[in-house]
Amino acid sequence: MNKIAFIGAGNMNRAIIAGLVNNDVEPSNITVSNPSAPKREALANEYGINQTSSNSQAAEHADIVVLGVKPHLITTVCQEIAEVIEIEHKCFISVAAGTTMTQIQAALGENKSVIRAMPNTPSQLGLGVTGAFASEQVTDEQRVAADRLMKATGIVKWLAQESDIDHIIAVSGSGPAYFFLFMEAMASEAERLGFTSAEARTLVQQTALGAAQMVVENDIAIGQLRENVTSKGGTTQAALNAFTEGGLPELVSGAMQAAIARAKEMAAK
Ligand SMILES: NC(=O)C1=CN([C@@H]2O[C@H](COP(=O)(O)OP(=O)(O)OC[C@H]3O[C@@H](n4cnc5c(N)ncnc54)[C@H](OP(=O)(O)O)[C@@H]3O)[C@@H](O)[C@H]2O)C=CC1
Ligand SMILES: O=C(O)[C@@H]1CCC=N1
Repeated sequence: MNKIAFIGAGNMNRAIIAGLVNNDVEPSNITVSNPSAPKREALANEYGINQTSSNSQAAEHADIVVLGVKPHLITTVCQEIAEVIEIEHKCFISVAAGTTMTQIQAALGENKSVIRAMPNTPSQLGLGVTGAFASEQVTDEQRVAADRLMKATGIVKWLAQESDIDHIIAVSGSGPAYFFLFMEAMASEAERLGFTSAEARTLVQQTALGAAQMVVENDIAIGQLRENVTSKGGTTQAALNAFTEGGLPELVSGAMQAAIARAKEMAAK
């Protein structure tokens, strides 16, 4: 069984750890590091994993090191680990947006095995999407181990080129937030219509869940499912017309392009 170190006890690493433990990965094989205690201790207590304030200590006995700090800290953390311990045979998985393979490998030292992965927070439920791009130094064995790790949190899409990571960010990495924003807007309006906050949430979450499940279970175009709700000249048609006139499709496209542009901008810093 591989030993896995998680550097950073924040939202994304928490989601992956939850996905792994809930999918029967042995907690004693997982260590989380974070210099400050509160989130690290909460995570360790909740999932029964090991914890330390030292990144290099966490990485020392790990086969796979998941780098889950903010993008601007990734290279600092890599340098810190590479200076203190032997990393020759370890596989590093960076989940950071906007930190390139070149930047990560330069920080770790030459010819190190690095995978850039772009997961999303539904990983905590085993419903995640992870895009992954491997450096040429990643061995078949490391790739299989990383694939197994990521698959414990949902589906995995291996990418042929690094630039596709930015595209995965725009679709599934940031994607959950788009749906949350939409659900927030619907719930707010439901409250204005007189439903309590709890009622509004229940109505919206069940509608979103039902719609997503219908997409999963029906092998027909999403547009067809939309049309099946839309009676000619009816209420849905009126609502959809308002979305189209408000430019929703263009807005979604522009928002996803903005995510890609931001990832490139972060990488250029
Ligand atoms: N959130 C998401 O949906 C997704 C995030 N990502 C990527 O995941 C990474 C983390 O994002 P996210 O989890 O949201 O961020 P968070 O801020 O929630 O987590 C970052 C964690 O890193 C800790 N940290 C800070 N400095 C260090 C250090 N020197 N060594 C170890 N840990 C440290 C922070 O601790 P403290 O708060 O105590 O300072 C915090 O717990 C980012 O690079 C992001 O691009 C990728 C896909 C999706
Ligand atoms: O917002 C971000 O930059 C990160 C990457 C994808 C989701 N969260």
